[in-house]
Amino acid sequence: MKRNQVAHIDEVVGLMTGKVSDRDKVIHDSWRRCINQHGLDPIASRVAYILPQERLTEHREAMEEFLRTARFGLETLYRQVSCLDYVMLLTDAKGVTVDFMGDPTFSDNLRGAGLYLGADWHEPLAGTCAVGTCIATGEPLVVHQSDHFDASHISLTCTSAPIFDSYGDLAAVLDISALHSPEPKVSQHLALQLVQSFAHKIENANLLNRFRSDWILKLSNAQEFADIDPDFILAVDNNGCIIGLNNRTRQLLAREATLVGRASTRVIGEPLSTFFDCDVTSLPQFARFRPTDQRMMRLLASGTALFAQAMPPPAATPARPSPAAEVNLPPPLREMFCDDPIMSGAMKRAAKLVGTQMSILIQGETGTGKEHLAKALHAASPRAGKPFVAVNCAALPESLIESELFGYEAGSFTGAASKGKKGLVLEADGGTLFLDEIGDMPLASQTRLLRVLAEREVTPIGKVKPLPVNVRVVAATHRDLVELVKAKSFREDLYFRLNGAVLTLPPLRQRADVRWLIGRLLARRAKEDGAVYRLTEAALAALCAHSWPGNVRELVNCLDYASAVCSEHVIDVEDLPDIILRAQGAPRRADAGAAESDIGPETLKGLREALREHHWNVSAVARVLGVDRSTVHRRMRRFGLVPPQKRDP
Ligand SMILES: Nc1ncnc2c1ncn2[C@@H]1O[C@H](COP(=O)(O)OP(=O)(O)OP(=O)(O)O)[C@@H](O)[C@H]1O
Repeated sequence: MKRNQVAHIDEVVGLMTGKVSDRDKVIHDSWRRCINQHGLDPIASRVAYILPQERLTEHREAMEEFLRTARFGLETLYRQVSCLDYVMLLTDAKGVTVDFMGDPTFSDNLRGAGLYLGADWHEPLAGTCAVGTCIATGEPLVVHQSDHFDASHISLTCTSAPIFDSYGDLAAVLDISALHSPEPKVSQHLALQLVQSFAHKIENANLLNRFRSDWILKLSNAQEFADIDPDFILAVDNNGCIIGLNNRTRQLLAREATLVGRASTRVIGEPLSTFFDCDVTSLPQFARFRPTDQRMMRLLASGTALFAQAMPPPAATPARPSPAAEVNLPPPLREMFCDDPIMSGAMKRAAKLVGTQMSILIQGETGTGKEHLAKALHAASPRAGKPFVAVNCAALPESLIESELFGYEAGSFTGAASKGKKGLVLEADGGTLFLDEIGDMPLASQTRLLRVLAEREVTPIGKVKPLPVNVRVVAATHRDLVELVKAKSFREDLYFRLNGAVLTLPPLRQRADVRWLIGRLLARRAKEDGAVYRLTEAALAALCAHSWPGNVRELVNCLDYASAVCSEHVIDVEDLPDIILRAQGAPRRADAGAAESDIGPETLKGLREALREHHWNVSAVARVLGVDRSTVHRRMRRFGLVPPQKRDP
């Protein structure tokens, strides 16, 4: 080990014993995190970790659209810095280098130093470094030479800035790095400005690309720059609600919200008029053909004046062919989405996996359609004619999960059924086993599951000889498995086995095909009810502006409710559930809910199911629901449920 590396380790260790050296606070904070939270040892230096090709491909595919949009900015930045021997890296939000430009003559040196495609720079693995610490703090920074935690990186200088997506979540990190640099850290000051400026440009390009069919509002502090280099950009829907924004705007509006003491700093989904002295109807006044001095709007809380340029959505253009139609996806996957780039990327990857034996992990917030996708994968696979067995690991009591999954021999434990049980793994033989909420599976069952996956055999409780089994496991979770692995409640080896093929479903608020999905779900509802429903423009706009925290499931419930309470099969704003109306500040129909305040989607669902099951026999339904016949009649009228024989032909 070189002398400067030994001195560096002394300094890091010294900090932990209270010796504070002359470094930026962000660096000291990160060093402490490395030791206290990530459990890194300053003495043990690690070589840079480069992901294997297949894993890298997955990380790249997940950002396909973003990479395409960013490419021009990345090339321009690299052209500007390559003569100074910098390389350019773009990592995803997990710190994996998904794009890289550097001088190929030095490939070996760069690769050895981790300045390479596929290098994983997240802080828990690589220690203090520009990318990892930028991800940890969300702030741009320079990590210069011995600022690095790991003694093997102290010859590098690295400068990173975060790039946020249009909803304020971290999307990527832009970095320029060099193997050699002058000693003073201040030598990297301009590098920091440059990287921040390009990160901002890429963020804006991504926002404009994503919301090319909506109102775009550009704002600048300076009149002269309003049309050239706006500081703030927002996407606004036809209802005047904010549906996308760049990071500077998010910070600005969060400050405004704080000024007026609003409990939430949430911006997405809020009407423009919450923050500005204008709304969607006044946006045409800010069109570019008007002189800039007449295009001023004010922030309501601070009174700050900003110069605006509003670009309307493009006039109706002929419908673009759906990307789903362009690519050759199996029908069950093609039907998952319409014209959404994130879903398109995920379904293309899914299509590559359907014919393989690989286990698949589906991630996504609750209600995003993980089980729906698992069924689609099964239907698209050669296993389609065989069983699809779904198990909710969170719903099964821990004491039962092993016996339910793996089965048992007769009399193998107290309470076991006399005939024994086959177990769900064997039930799924030849087909697909869907393990929902896999993060909740107890550790002992994880070990058995791992054997099933590795050895393709299962040993029911009480049996000695394992039985061969051929199942494809599709697991789903809305939890962060990496965190569970760290907390030792999820086996790392099982995680790696599942993590080979990950499909991530986006939250509904990030999908560009919400309108399409509304139409599709309403058509499904109509088919079941034997009716034709129509949505008014206002109701459609209210649905499109909602942020859908419960994702597709919430949308399904909302449409079930609306289709039941609407009159004449026309769904208007007032037929939407309260929660959506409250979010929009819309009035509620005076009589709705007056008769029975407890009526909600669950009541409706129960009523609808009971009617179907009892062939619309009101007396039987009243009996099973424990209410009198007049209540059933009143609720049927209220929900517009008409027996099939009384419906219009
Ligand atoms: N692409 C789609 N087309 C039609 N319906 C969908 C689609 N995606 C999801 N759904 C519907 O949305 C509801 C929720 O989907 P699903 O149960 O698959 O979500 P999930 O992510 O597995 O939820 P959880 O995390 O709570 O288990 C279901 O009624 C499902 O039929």
